Amino acid sequence: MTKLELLPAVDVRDGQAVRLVHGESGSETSYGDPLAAALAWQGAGAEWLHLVDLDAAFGTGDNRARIAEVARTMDIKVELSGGIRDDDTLAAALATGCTRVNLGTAALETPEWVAKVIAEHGDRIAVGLDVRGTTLRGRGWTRDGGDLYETLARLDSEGCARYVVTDIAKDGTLQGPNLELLANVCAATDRPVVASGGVSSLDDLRAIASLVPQGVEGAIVGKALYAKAFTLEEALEAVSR
Ligand SMILES: O=C(O)c1ccccc1N[C@@H]1O[C@H](COP(=O)(O)O)[C@@H](O)[C@H]1O
Repeated sequence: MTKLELLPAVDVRDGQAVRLVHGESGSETSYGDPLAAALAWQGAGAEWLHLVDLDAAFGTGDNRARIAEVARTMDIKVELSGGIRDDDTLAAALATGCTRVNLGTAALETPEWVAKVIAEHGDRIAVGLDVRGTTLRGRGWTRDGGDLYETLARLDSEGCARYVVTDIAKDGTLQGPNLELLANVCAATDRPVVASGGVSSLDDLRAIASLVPQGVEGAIVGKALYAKAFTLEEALEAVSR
């Protein structure tokens, strides 16, 4: 059976690696230098890094130079997100050598542009479906952006290669993933899904891994790693079979 990919997260705000609760600005816990965090996950055996520019996502500036430095330094695959909303920000993100980018707000606000870049860049483009219930949220998760399943159908028809699905109510809470949401999204699309939000234990990772046959490809792990609920080595071992 295909194993679940794990993507340890490094979210950068004001130059620091941070974790938020429910994605709320102001709820940051700081974990220091983002490059040190990324190198630690790489050293522990990660095959992927999920790298987010939170200031760019919130519209409070950006960490573009720092993010580019991290992305360029990694030997592993990098999924890059936050504030990638137009040709310039997309070109800068892709120029870091990241494996793929994850578009959020743009998929809600500028669908024609997203359709164009999906056509141009194929599987280097993923779309982040950040949801409360079944309502999508953009601009740092502060604004409603339409219905999850209508948007998913549109993006599917445009050839979107993969989705990163975040339950905002779970994100940063260590309360367990929303398995029902993940199963429902997998039932609605034949594209791979990366799960995000709520992972708190190795059992949570095993539960997400049980959805691999339905289309879940990977899981983003943030707070649980920083809070040392388990090590990345233990997590990789837990999903290796
Ligand atoms: O990851 C977070 O905790 C987060 C919190 C609040 C807003 C965004 C967050 N992360 C990711 O940012 C991109 C969306 O950025 P944009 O809308 O394209 O500018 C997306 O991957 C979110 O999951």
